[in-house]
Amino acid sequence: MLAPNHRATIDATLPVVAANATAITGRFYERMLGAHPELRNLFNQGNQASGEQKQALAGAVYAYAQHCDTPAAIEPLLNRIAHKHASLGISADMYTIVGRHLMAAIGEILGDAVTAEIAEAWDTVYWRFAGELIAREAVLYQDAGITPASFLREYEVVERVAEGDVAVSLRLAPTDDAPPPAFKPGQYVSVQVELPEISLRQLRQYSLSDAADGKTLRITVKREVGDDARPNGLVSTHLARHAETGSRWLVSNPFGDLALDTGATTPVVMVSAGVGVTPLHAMRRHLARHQPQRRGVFVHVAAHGGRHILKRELDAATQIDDLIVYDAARSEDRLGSDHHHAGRFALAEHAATIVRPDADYYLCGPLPFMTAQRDALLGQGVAAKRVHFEVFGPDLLTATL
Ligand SMILES: NC(=O)C1=CN([C@@H]2O[C@H](COP(=O)(O)OP(=O)(O)OC[C@H]3O[C@@H](n4cnc5c(N)ncnc54)[C@H](OP(=O)(O)O)[C@@H]3O)[C@@H](O)[C@H]2O)C=CC1
Repeated sequence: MLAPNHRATIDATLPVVAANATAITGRFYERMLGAHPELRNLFNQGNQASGEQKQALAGAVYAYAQHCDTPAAIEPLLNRIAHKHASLGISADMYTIVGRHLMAAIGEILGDAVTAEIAEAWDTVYWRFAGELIAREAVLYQDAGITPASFLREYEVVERVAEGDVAVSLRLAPTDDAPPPAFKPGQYVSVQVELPEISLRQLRQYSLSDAADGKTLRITVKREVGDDARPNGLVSTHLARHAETGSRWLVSNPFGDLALDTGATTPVVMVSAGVGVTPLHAMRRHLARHQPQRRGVFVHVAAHGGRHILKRELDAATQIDDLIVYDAARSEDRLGSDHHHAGRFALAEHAATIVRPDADYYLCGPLPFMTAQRDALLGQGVAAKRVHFEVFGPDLLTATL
């Protein structure tokens, strides 16, 4: 619990900090990356350009300040960030750098309004936030048998398969003789690429798109095409161009807290759109291989067959019912075999197929898609604790709390 005087100061200043949050975190990034240019490698340059990174940090610190005395509310946010940090090799000493520049940025933006008492209360909140993450990240590193200094391992692309017009699947084998780490279906790895065009190294998370086979890990990468708000995906474009069979890449241990409960026997309902299919496909493959009697539903929405990622692996030898939806089907897409429904997907129209007693629901896709499906499931009487989803990319406050 925060001390009563700190709680009172935080509650009194939350509105002004919220009103200035993106200015504060914008200044924070300028200061910190100016003083430590090497840290630019750690931040997604696309998210920096679009401003989402600022929003993410502001959202996380604000949410923590508001809810830190209610562990059940804040736990999912802390776990999600800790897993992502472990996949990036974040070390405890980085929190000192972040804390120093964040407090200085608050002082610069809010000026004389920041009394010694206010500075002390926010410093306390920051260090509690940092301490919670440092502790969780230490456990994740220890469980994985790695340290932040050794979080990447070299893998070779042993198979490359095009997924329709938009994505490529890369099967990766460690170049040392040891097997790859175990993982849970739904987890992701970070892949590091060198980008000489911006003189940076970048790490990006990709969900593992196949169940564990003890020899390889597989990722599926969609080429992210930019628009006015954000540039082309630097890393996905780079991988699409250069990740040929035989090429070698540095890859993190698998992390991520959105994972199938492989010990349960209850039905599993997987609902994805676009490249959001990847973690749910790994779940489906796990069920087919290791729990073939477990029942479930696999719903996937794609624009049409050319955009249907991992389509070739929809085998029928499971207790999983498929519902494939193309919302802009082409003339060559066959209704009944390639897809089962044409037109915009609305979960309520398929409730009889999708909603099952005792099921756990896993959602993955664009944020508006997940929000719509979550609302629809709650509208069908499904309990919120049964609906699992994560926001990939900067954690947006509205999506996590
Ligand atoms: N582990 C994880 O958490 C992962 C998350 N992702 C996330 O998944 C997302 C996938 O994006 P992308 O492949 O570009 O998806 P798209 O934007 O291409 O969407 C896929 C399909 O879903 C449809 N759709 C989108 N929103 C809705 C909605 N509200 N209701 C019904 N249909 C909808 C789209 O139709 P229309 O275009 O008409 O809207 C489109 O046909 C990304 O945001 C990515 O970050 C991806 C991989 C892993």
